[in-house]
Amino acid sequence: MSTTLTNGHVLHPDGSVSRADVRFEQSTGEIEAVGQGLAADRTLSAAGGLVMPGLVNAHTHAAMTLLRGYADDKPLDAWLSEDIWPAESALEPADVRAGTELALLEMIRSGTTAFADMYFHMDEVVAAVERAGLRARLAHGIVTVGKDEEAATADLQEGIDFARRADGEAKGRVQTAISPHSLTTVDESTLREAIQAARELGVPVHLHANETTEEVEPIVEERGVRPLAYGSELGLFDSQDFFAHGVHLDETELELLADRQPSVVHCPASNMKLASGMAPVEALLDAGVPLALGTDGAASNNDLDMFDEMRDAALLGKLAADDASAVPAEAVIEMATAGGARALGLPGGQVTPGAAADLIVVDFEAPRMTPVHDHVSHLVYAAQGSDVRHTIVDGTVLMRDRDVLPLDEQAVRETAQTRAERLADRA
Ligand SMILES: CSC[C@H]1O[C@@H](n2cnc3c(O)ncnc32)[C@H](O)[C@@H]1O
Ligand SMILES: [Zn+2]
Repeated sequence: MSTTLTNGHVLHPDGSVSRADVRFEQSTGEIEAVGQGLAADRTLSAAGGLVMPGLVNAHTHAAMTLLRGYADDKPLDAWLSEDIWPAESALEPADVRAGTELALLEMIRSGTTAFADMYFHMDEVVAAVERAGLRARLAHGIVTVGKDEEAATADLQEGIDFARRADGEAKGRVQTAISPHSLTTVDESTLREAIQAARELGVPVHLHANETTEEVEPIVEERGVRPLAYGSELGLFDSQDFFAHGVHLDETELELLADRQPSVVHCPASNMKLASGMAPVEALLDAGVPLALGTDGAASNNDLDMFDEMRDAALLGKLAADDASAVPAEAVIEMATAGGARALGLPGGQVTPGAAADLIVVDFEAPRMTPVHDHVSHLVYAAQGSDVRHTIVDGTVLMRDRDVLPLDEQAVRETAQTRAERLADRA
């Protein structure tokens, strides 16, 4: 079945905006045409709106929606060790299913069409993605710190087994990765084995790196090299790899990233909330390092709205560079769309014939969005997730006129509330 998004404006791959229709086909999952007066089996109105690529949340822990507001106002290490890790040790598979469905509901509502996740009980995440219809790059998060050798080996094996068994699930919308949590929470020999497994399976490595000074300094002290040099010696940071944060980077690391071309996933809200620091986004852009954008988990953000994240990225980027012209709106939209698709190695990110029909229609009719001098400016500086009218993934409409079709919104919210309360009681 073909569908035309009619009477709207379109954000083109070169960043320009013009009046045009967009026709896509459900059976192929592709955009067929962008132009005037396109006939199709059915129409969806984009009048008063902008058709743009779906947003890509390139780093999150979806099921952490259950821990939204559970522990705030602490720095990363204390937050993880005093609150989050104890709660996560009580997680059951059904919690991950409930938290992920809540996350996917929030994503569809706010225009996210693809995401990268590393967490636990990942088969539940696959099942939720299958049902909700998004695209995802998924991995079991490997941690060895605090574990004996047998438990560490088992965790690595689960990471590898999951990457093998889930790749291609949900009609190819799910692809996998290998995810050692970070360079300090996974020991060296496990890191080496994890990276080797990723290369053999042909999947990317997705990890956290250079998030806080507390994480960087021990590596420099113990090994005499910067964290990214250490990771690079182990075989990390190929161009298909991606890592979250990159807040604390020195000149040598900027050069390494420019040379090796992994994607850096900027998570500005999480970095501000945990007071981790300000990533040098303008310097990364100037160096030609591939950039994407992520929310991180809902417990450190505290929402999964990529419009919020775009605004935060632009504002924090200017503050970090002490330059109002730094990290302009066009660059941020690129990070949240094509840059995210590139980081995840998934289709999408462009409104052009032959590209994946992963599309959203953003309303420009709210008082907050009036008048319209510049659509691109509004997307970054004025829009919110609630402005999204339609969400389409792989040619299938997941939200029509703000009605989320694959999920029962009330049931998802009620289950998440119940599971979150029980989890907090057990923790
Ligand atoms: C091993 S699964 C992922 C693991 O990461 C934790 N996490 C959530 N947010 C952050 C962050 O900002 N830095 C590092 N680790 C984070 C999450 O709670 C899981 O335990
Ligand atoms: Zn994270």
